[in-house]
Amino acid sequence: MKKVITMLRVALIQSRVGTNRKENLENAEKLIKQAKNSGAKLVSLPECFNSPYGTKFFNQYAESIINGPTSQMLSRAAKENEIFLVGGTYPEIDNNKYYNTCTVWNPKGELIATYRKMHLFDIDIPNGITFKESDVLAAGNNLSSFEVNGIKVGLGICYDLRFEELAKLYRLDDVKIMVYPGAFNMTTGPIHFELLQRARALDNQVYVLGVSPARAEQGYIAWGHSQITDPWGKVIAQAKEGEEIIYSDINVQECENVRQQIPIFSQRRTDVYDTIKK
Ligand SMILES: NC(=O)CC(=O)C(=O)O
Repeated sequence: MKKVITMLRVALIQSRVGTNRKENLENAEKLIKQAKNSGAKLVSLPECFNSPYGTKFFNQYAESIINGPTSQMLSRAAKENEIFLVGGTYPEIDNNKYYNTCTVWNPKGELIATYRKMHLFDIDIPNGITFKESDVLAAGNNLSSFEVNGIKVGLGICYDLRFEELAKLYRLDDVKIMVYPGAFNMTTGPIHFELLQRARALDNQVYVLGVSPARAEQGYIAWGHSQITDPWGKVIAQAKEGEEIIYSDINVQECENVRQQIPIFSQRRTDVYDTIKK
């Protein structure tokens, strides 16, 4: 029988991101080491941690996953620090298409999962924010998960957090931890970032890790406030807006406890939902 260790120290790195890729990578590598020295076994970087976030930057900074400079750094950092590393996201080029992609590396430095943002961030809020990732990016069409000590971890990216269907598919696949690298902004961040993470955690009875870049002074201004939420929907760690690492010792047994005590998944009325719709 597979042995599941239920306790896991996680670290979310809210790194500062500028226009210089080399500096972004060096900074991320330094922070990963810091997270490891604080005992973290599962470490995540934020969305677009190696480049500014914006449609005019995606093709300029895009890299292949195979042997690109960002992949090389992530593989080395995972191996040297003997951690599971969720490499935030970076713009990927593959077959002349661009994606917003998350890669995951095991303690041997091997690539064990990739996930391409499924729901592209296309919104238009007058006097707030207009953004259209689909001008440049193609969407991914697959779920992606991996295991840390027998614990299943699922991946989503930023805008994906808004889509309950995606998180539910992971829950139905027995995921216990969802990781969302995500750069929410100064319009939607304050009102939605915490709430959406708590909602996904509560309705799927999973831990939710939301990892933002630190707030920049110009360009796309990320909200920050990276967060760890438990399967009761309670926020157990939250960053402010600057560069910071947040930690938590999570116990995935808590997912089982909530699932047993409030068994909403076995109580779903899937027998009537479809007929009511018709
Ligand atoms: N940047 C995103 O993908 C999502 C976001 O900022 C939002 O949903 O709001």
